Amino acid sequence: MAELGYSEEYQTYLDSLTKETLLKILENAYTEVFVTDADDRYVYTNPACMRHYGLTPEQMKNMNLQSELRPERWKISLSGRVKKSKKVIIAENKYYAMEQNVVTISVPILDEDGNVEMIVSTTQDPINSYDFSIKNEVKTIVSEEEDSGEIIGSSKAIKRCLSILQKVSKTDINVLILGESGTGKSFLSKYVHTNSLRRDKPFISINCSAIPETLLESELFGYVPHAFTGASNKGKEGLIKIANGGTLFLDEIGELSLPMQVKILDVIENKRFIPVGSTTPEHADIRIITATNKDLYQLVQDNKFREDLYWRLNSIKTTLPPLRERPEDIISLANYFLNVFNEKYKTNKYFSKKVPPLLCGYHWPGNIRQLRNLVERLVILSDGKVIEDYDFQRFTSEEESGSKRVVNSDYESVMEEAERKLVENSYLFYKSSRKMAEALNISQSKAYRLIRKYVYDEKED
Ligand SMILES: Nc1ncnc2c1ncn2[C@@H]1O[C@H](COP(=O)(O)OP(=O)(O)OP(=O)(O)O)[C@@H](O)[C@H]1O
Repeated sequence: MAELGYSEEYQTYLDSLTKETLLKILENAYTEVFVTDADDRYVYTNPACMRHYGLTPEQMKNMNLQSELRPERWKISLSGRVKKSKKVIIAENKYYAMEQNVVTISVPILDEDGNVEMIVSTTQDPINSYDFSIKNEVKTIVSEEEDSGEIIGSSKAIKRCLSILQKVSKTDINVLILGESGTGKSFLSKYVHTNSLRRDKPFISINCSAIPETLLESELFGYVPHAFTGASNKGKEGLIKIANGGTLFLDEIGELSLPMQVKILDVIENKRFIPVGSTTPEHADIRIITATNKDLYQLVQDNKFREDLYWRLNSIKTTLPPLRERPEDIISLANYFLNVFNEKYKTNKYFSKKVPPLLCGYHWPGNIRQLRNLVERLVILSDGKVIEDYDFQRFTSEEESGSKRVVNSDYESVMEEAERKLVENSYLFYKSSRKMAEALNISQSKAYRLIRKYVYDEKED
């Protein structure tokens, strides 16, 4: 039990509570309470577990949790993390059979020697299954995509972006984040939010291209009761209202239809919105961050994006460089993801020394997302402890087979280009002709010649 230093009087009161009363409380709690011991064996669950697993507490008690409610069936396996950190972990999670995410809070109970004795996990229902809004109180601390939220990168390019984002985060100015897919636009929009004065309020993210236009309007602005056929008779709160006081991140803003652009402009200029089916405007206190991988100005030229909205969104613009243009960050990101997945899959793999130059030389069309996914696959699928160069080559060529890369068909120039990339990246990584020669299995004099040809000659030009 938590040491709260109760008064004697209150402690006596607690002691007087009967087992029957305590069970009545637990058994009737709407939130799932699920307790396991340090060996992941069943201790207790209340009937709320039926909503989540379709199993009664009795069925759960008779199950082998490790084999039947297996950790890998969860998006994030929490018990190992709690036991290792001995800290409370909050995660947006999903059991494979659930339709939507749930929020689980796992609390370790420590014995007198500081060892984990039990883990008490409470699981809240999918957030949009509630009719009333408790959403502002839920803060996601762990989600699969986020990892620890640590920003990895020391290249000048990423530092420049971070410095801009840091400066604007304390203001309410609109920020537009540009960059290819997977460069970290959503990730950095969260960084702006968590560094802003709005950090204790909700951060709501919506991908404008993923939702049909009619649905997007009711998702963003909400609707009044019976606003349209099939609408709930209670109406629905929109994301703008839910984000009140916080930040709304509109991803793929270039995909917004022209009528929706007018409505978003109204939110920005007049700080108001009108729920679907209503005529009464409501106040919107939100900061808007937008992102796109499209050329927004070109869309303006093509009359597909409103110029007035473009200029409003564009107050501060920053472009995240593609990963291939910041090879300095590739190795630190790869090592970071290697740690993340070693921890997740309880492995202890590492890259052979031939892998880093290959990582740097690859063109990463899917940017950081592709690197993350590739490292995860390498950790799961490579044989043995060491991730070898051929593992990397196999997985990247598997990914590319079928992709439409334009290939220069002139043999000499293709080979020269490949050699140039290999040398540039190896030298950037090893910073010495001796180490580079060793890694590429060539003589040091050959390495030196190649460095002169591709690195120094180019710099001297
Ligand atoms: N600097 C970083 N450090 C660590 N992880 C990062 C960094 N930037 C991005 N990531 C991770 O890379 C992945 C892709 O990032 P994100 O989803 O933000 O890209 P995006 O540019 O928004 O992509 P899209 O345009 O396709 O939506 C995520 O898993 C994110 O956590």
